[in-house]
Amino acid sequence: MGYTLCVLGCGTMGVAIISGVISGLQSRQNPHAIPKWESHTPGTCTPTADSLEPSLASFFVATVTRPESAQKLQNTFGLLGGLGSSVKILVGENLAAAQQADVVILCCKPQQAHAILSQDGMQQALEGKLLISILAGVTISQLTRWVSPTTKVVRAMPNTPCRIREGMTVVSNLPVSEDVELDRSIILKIFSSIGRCRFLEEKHFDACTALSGSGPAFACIFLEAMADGGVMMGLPRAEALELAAQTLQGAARMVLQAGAHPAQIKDSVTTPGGCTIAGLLAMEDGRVRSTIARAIQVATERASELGQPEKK
Ligand SMILES: NC(=O)C1=CN([C@@H]2O[C@H](COP(=O)(O)OP(=O)(O)OC[C@H]3O[C@@H](n4cnc5c(N)ncnc54)[C@H](OP(=O)(O)O)[C@@H]3O)[C@@H](O)[C@H]2O)C=CC1
Ligand SMILES: O=C(O)[C@@H]1CCC=N1
Repeated sequence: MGYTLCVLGCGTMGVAIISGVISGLQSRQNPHAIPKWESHTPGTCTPTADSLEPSLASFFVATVTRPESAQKLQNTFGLLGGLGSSVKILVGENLAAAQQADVVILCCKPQQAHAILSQDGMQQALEGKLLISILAGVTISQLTRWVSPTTKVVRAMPNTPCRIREGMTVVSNLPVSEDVELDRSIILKIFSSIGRCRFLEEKHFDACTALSGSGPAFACIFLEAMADGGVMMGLPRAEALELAAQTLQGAARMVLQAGAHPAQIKDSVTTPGGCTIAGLLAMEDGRVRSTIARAIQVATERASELGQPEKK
């Protein structure tokens, strides 16, 4: 058995992470080998005869504030079967959840972090534990001020495709501790099991938040617009969406898997005097590149404000 992973504030991203991690685990293990809660000692990462992988999560705890959110989580995780049905969902019990956990992922809104971490007993509950914050704009320096000096604070910026294990997560450099190798392994096992994962210095986090964190929303605007164009020209909506999505996926995979440069792909599609160059010029007339790049710029600027107190 591995460790207990707790998500404080299990909304869209908490669900994406837990669902992705559980799907990854279930694809590598016998689905009947579900660890039993009763046989686990909270706060320990001790491997047992079942598995020599202390860096893999075996138990999951998720917190929310509303009973209706808990019901939704129950249904969502239940659909995963196996380990999904054993996720413990706690309503308004962040402290109990943190006490039971070995590793805590903070997934609440940026503005809620201080109140959650300052709750009576929370500092003690997190002592010596790995705290991974996915909050936009909340810095390591802020987080470390709110927890015990023994808590190992790391930032991660995942995105919604983690839910289908096609995510992109950027992780900040790990704090120095005697467990740094285990912590690195735990983080890599979580985020590599749900997509790509890379380490980057914290100074890049607002840009990563905008580019890959918010990116699925920007990509979907482009995807929808392509499909709309197809519909305008008479394609049925469902087929237009399929063509647009698979085309974007194919182009992205040529960059990621085949190492092609986007300009090279564009040039290879563009037959002289053909229809692609006609479409490209229309896009350039609409300043599509600077519009998209500026969107990343303003989203980065906004991300940097999210951890700050609201202006009156
Ligand atoms: N959405 C995204 O694509 C990404 C988001 N992020 C970051 O992830 C974080 C969460 O975003 P997202 O998942 O979209 O937000 P959601 O609003 O979907 O989720 C927030 C969750 O927190 C719960 N919650 C609220 N207050 C508390 C509390 N006091 N204690 C415990 N749980 C609480 C809510 O439950 P209830 O409703 O029951 O109160 C809800 O389930 C943000 O900080 C964001 O910056 C990072 C990367 C991508
Ligand atoms: O919109 C937001 O603030 C969050 C952070 C990145 C994606 N969603």
